Amino acid sequence: MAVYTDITEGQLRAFLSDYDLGELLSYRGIAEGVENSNFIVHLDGGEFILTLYEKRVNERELPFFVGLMDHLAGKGFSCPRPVQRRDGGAIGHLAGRPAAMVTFLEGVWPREPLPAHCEGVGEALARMHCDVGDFAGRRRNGLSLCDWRPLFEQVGERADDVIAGLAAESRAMLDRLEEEWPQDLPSGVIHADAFPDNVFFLGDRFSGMIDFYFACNDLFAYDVAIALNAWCFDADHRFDRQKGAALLAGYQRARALSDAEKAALPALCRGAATRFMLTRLYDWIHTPDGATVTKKDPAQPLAWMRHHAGVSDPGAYGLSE
Ligand SMILES: Nc1ncnc2c1ncn2[C@@H]1O[C@H](COP(=O)(O)OP(=O)(O)O)[C@@H](O)[C@H]1O
Ligand SMILES: N[C@@H](CCOP(=O)(O)O)C(=O)O
Repeated sequence: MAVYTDITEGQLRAFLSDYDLGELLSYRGIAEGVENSNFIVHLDGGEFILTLYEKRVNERELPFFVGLMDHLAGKGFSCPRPVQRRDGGAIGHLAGRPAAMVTFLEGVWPREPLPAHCEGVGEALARMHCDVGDFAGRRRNGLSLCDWRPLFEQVGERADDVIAGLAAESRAMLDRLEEEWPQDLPSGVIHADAFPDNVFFLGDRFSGMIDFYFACNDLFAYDVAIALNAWCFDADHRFDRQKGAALLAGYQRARALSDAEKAALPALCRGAATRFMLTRLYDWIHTPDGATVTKKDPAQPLAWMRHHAGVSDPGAYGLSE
């Protein structure tokens, strides 16, 4: 579960006294998530999500994340909107952690995504990419190509204790990615973690996107590649072309991919799979046994990476002409 920092009712009441949200009715910790501590807080003024930002979120970057959600919500994009305190700020402190209240989004994330969900997330990502056009904030992607090798080297040969041969396989993939990584594609602020657990639906209708804490400036098509990985493989790690086609069609309904972006998809998919394999591998090795968080298996994105290693034709992802 992910409640790293617990709070007392007294601490919460003191924190809420800076807001105009009415009386506290109830609150409880949310087990899901891996990065931060989240609580659902029920007040006279409605339901809100309280997030206490844990160590991996840099406090100096919070204005970027909060500003981005506020900007997107202002454009009509369905995402949590940071709630302003009476003094106009949105970031406070609670139990020694930076903390913010955001609006509650209706919906649930799809445990077994269908093509209609893939289409929905594709279109939502494209809308986000259009809506950030006039967002002034910038954030470097701390998990981009140049960060992957140093991250891998913090694991090094111990990768072989997790999966036999993984150290050499990772190094070979990093060599390849450093050779082939595309330059000069359209870029802007991307979500960078649009996995199913961060996208809500009511039935098969998109109802909102959460967890913007990896958002950064990078290639728009890289965000698409992340989503192709996260949404379009089945439980046996086989790529489902129908889901890929739905995701890409949904995306292109709101923003057309250029020929250069389409051509780059195989390399971007390899890179996206490698990025998630590496962070999961790092966490697998560095998270102490008994920690209150579910470790995610690096074998899953490794299977994705191996699939993309053999792809050269972007049509394999379901692109239509
Ligand atoms: N704005 C929101 N509305 C409704 N539920 C939310 C909202 N934000 C977070 N949640 C709930 O909290 C869980 C964890 O949130 P998430 O942002 O993914 O955490 P983490 O950053 O720790 O990974 C989500 O799966 C969802 O159940
Ligand atoms: N999506 C990442 C992990 C990040 O977790 P989140 O709960 O913040 O979405 C992965 O699958 O490795």
